[in-house]
Amino acid sequence: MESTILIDAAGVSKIHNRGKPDEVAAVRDASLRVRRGETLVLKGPSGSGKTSLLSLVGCMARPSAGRILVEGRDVAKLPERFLTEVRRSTFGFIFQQFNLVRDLSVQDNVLLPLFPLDTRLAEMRRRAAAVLEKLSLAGKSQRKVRQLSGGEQQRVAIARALINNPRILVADEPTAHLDSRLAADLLDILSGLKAEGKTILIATHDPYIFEHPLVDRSIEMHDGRIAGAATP
Ligand SMILES: Nc1ncnc2c1ncn2[C@@H]1O[C@H](COP(=O)(O)OP(=O)(O)OP(=O)(O)O)[C@@H](O)[C@H]1O
Repeated sequence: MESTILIDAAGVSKIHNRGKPDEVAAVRDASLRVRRGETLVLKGPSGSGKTSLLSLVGCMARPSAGRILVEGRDVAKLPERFLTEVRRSTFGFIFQQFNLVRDLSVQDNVLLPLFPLDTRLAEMRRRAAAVLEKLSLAGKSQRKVRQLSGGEQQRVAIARALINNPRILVADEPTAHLDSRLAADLLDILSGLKAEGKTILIATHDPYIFEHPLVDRSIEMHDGRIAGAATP
């Protein structure tokens, strides 16, 4: 049977600048399990380690200590090439500033995470067309991102996160730069993706997200540590 635990992190720490005067323990002895299909929120004050923990479980960074299983595979010590492969095939990332390339077209922005995958251009364009259709951007694929409204840019950022058909979506402060209408739109889109079976991890300060019915579980971080139990 397929395991219901997608991510199983145990005793994870991330120390920056170890042994130097500016040493920082961004994450301390954190243990966390994420179930397939759930939406989990990491909350806590600025600097409490939310982004750092998301980066570790999202295979964007490596822990200084501890074990991180992603779909049963220990990623903490994987060589860079394999870590990149797990990241690309498993995760989609939505960043607070969208991180789009403003002078590239919508289609090219959405395709960026596929490079340098060994995928044919025609297949890549077919996939881009499908995600743009899904996010009501089909008519905008050749527009430059800088010509789009904030809401459209947000949807391009989500389309880009979906291009690899990831099983897990990671969103870091996704409503930080959105007005309340766009924040509501974003959560509607995330709710639709959850209904399709995506697992969603969100780091946020935004009480609007904490209280949204999309969220199954919240975990609080303080000073790099997870407060309370973080296992389902
Ligand atoms: N690359 C780095 N080098 C040194 N220190 C870092 C690095 N990345 C993060 N830190 C430090 O680790 C701590 C946790 O930062 P992190 O960004 O994970 O917190 P956060 O809870 O996401 O904060 P925010 O809500 O402000 O985004 C902070 O003290 C931060 O300054």
